Amino acid sequence: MSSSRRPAAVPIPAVETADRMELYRALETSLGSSFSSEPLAPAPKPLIMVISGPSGVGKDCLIKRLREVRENIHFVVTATSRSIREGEVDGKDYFFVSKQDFLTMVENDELLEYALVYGDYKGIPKQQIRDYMAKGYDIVLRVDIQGAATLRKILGDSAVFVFLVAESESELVMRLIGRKTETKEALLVRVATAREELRQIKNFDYVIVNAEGKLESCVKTLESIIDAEKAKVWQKRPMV
Ligand SMILES: Nc1ncnc2c1ncn2[C@@H]1O[C@H](COP(=O)(O)OP(=O)(O)OP(=O)(O)O)[C@@H](O)[C@H]1O
Repeated sequence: MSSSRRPAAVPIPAVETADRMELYRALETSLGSSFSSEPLAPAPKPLIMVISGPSGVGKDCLIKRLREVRENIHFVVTATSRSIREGEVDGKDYFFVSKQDFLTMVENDELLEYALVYGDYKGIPKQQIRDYMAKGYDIVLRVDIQGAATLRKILGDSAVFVFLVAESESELVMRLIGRKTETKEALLVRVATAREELRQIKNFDYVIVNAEGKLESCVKTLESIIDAEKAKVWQKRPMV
């Protein structure tokens, strides 16, 4: 700073001997204004994370674990017309609704996106996202590849798109078989579809490998992505 712009010349005590506060005040006086305690970094904005990947890759497991280890995450509960599986809880895993009720939600424009997946409707309720973003929560959406493509069109690069993969095709098939939730016909469709879906990886921002027995490392990578995205200087605000 040139001496002409410097306010009143005040003596600044010697660094070696001065009291900390005395030095602080002298610097303030020399600069002509008090030091602010306001945060220097802009407040991070709520994030929308879209988690996708082939059926059986571990999306549900990853999101469940993320919610256990991280606060201020809201997992958007998807509405679906499929029937409830053993162990699932209505309103927690999905909102299980009739086909008729689902179509009424579509008519009322209550869904951010929806699709017919393996014969059942699945859709994302908008109001839930708005409510939780207003409270400062980061939003996690779990969609299939088709849903992710639609969301990319709607949200552009204002959301973060993460593709979850198994370490190999063979591992993915073993995992799906191990889950014992699919009929053999459904298994065949899901495995064939997974091959096609892998080609869509290029439309995503990040890819995470969920290797056998390595869910924890997968969660850590996802957390690092969230931290990095929230530390961006220019973070886009998604409009829902
Ligand atoms: N890292 C892992 N190692 C071993 N098994 C895993 C791992 N991650 C998930 N699994 C198992 O793989 C199976 C599929 O996981 P999950 O149901 O989370 O997949 P998904 O991607 O949500 O599937 P869908 O899209 O069909 O609902 C489950 O039985 C789960 O316990």
